[in-house]
Amino acid sequence: MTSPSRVGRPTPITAATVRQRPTAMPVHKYGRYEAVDIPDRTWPDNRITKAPRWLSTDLRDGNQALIDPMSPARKREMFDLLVRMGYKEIEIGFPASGQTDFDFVRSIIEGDAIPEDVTISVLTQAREELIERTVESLRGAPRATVHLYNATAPVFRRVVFRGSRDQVKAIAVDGTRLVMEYADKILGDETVFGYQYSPEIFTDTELDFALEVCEGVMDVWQPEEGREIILNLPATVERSTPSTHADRFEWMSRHLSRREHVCLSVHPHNDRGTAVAAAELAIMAGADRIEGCLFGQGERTGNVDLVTLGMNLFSQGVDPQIDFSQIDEIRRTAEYCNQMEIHPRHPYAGDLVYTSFSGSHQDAIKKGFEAMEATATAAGKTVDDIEWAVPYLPIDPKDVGRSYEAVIRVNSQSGKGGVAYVLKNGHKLDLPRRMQIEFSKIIQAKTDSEGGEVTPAQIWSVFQDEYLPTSDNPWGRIALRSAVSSTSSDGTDQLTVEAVVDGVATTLSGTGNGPISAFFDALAEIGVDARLLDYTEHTLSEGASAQAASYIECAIDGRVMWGIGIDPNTTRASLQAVVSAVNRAAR
Ligand SMILES: CC(=O)SCCNC(=O)CCNC(=O)[C@H](O)C(C)(C)COP(=O)(O)OP(=O)(O)OC[C@H]1O[C@@H](n2cnc3c(N)ncnc32)[C@H](O)[C@@H]1OP(=O)(O)O
Ligand SMILES: CC(C)C(=O)C(=O)O
Repeated sequence: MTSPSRVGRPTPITAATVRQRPTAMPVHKYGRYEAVDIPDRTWPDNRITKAPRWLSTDLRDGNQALIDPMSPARKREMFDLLVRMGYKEIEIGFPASGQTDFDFVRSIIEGDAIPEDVTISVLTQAREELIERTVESLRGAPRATVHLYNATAPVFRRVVFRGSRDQVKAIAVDGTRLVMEYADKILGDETVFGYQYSPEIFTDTELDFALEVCEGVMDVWQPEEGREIILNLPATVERSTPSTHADRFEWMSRHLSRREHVCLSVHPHNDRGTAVAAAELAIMAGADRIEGCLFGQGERTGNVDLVTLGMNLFSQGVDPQIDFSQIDEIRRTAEYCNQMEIHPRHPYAGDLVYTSFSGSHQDAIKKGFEAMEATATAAGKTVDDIEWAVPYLPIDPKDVGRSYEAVIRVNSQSGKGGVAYVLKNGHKLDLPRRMQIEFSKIIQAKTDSEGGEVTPAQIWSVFQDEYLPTSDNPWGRIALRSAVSSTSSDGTDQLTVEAVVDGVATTLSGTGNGPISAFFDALAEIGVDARLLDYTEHTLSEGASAQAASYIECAIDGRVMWGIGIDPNTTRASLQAVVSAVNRAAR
């Protein structure tokens, strides 16, 4: 006999039921990333209240990671885009890498393409011949920064430079001196000159050594009032959680001397997929500036994505000081320059990121839009003047140049809210709730049988076919021609209708306490047993020639049916709605 306590009571799932199992993957090959001893860290309490300085390195770190590096035309297109968007610091290449990059720098300078408030920057290794060539490329530039780097992490000291700490520090210090010497010799007073140093692989460099190298570089450059130095601490390879990365920034920011003359810059790569968080937390930890690329282009998994970072600020009410209002144009240009497509789910820019297919999301979005309208109307404002609060949409797609059309797309996962949204958005039809349910079942049957997406045009075509016979598709028992109604002194309505019934011109008349009930009375003449259950109407447009939409729910021969009528005259619209329902019942 079954124990009574188990009847109707399935065994509950517990932690033991879902225990994960060890794998055979070689986890022993990997060590833990070292934590930072900074128990009095302050960054978690900080908030980002203004935009950082931005540097786009699309033309350098982005470009160096492309299968097919940008041609001069593609480089120029990218440069112009970055300028239009509002970037004020743009790393335009590695001029000592070859003639293409060198010539591009020259073309930008000689072509007078650098706006007055934009500073270009160029990268070089700390090797004299490369430094000379790099500075040479900048001759005649109004404002330019030379960016020098050398790796400082233990593996690089041992494997790449095969030198001690002091020797690796000397590469940076001597390189800085050489940059200054060549800048004096080649550029003179003609160029407002800036300097940036990066201890490459900062993420794997001991903090005390990173500090020591940066201090050595500063001793040469001598930052002071009006003479800043940019110290850029790259996550050349992202290795830790964003929180540990932030700890390292707070540590460096606290320990650097001459901090007020240092622009502390963060340059995250996305190896662990957390570059955006790493950049944001580094700003909270004291960084002043972020280097990255549009849409996260760059080495391996990419540099940090400047678009996501900027839009994250925007969506929190902080002006990113970069114009993202035409995100699709930005995207198309980046795709052309990089010859790489942006993923449909890419934050803020992908094709699908403002789209919901699933029913509960669509229902909430539709209600959200309606609530926004209601709130704005109640406050005597427009929806653009009140705080954005639409479920599942972190920002208003309109703010980045998208329309509302793609916000809801219908497939087999969709519900009534989505279908109703499409009709409201495309045709201004605000279907009553029970009619939404009725029509959504018709669409659901189509998606279940055919699969795939049903486009707004297909939804409209199904809707017309179901509820609104057209001259192209004139189905149905009854076609209304004209109707005349009058009201007698006791309030009774008399209605006379000219119609084509089963292909024969027919006059029907009836009485009732309104034109609709008079029409039901008239329909009894041709054997239709109909009763009104619900009725709503609304206008479709403003002005004298406004159309009205009437929705009628009827019980017809024992079945519940909705009908719709659209006409400038509301009485005619409601009679059409009755015809729509009656025809559907007989179809
Ligand atoms: C993390 C980053 O993104 S850093 C930027 C990386 N970007 C690029 O490298 C793109 C452009 N680079 C290039 O086109 C080429 O590397 C060039 C033309 C600049 C130099 O090419 P090459 O002269 O062939 O040298 P290569 O790039 O192989 O560099 C290796 C040598 O430079 C040394 N080196 C590497 N980086 C640095 C540096 N930052 N400072 C000083 N020396 C360096 C290496 O130790 C090695 O020296 P060795 O030959 O004595 O062992
Ligand atoms: C040159 C530096 C800043 C770099 O690109 C990196 O470390 O990723």
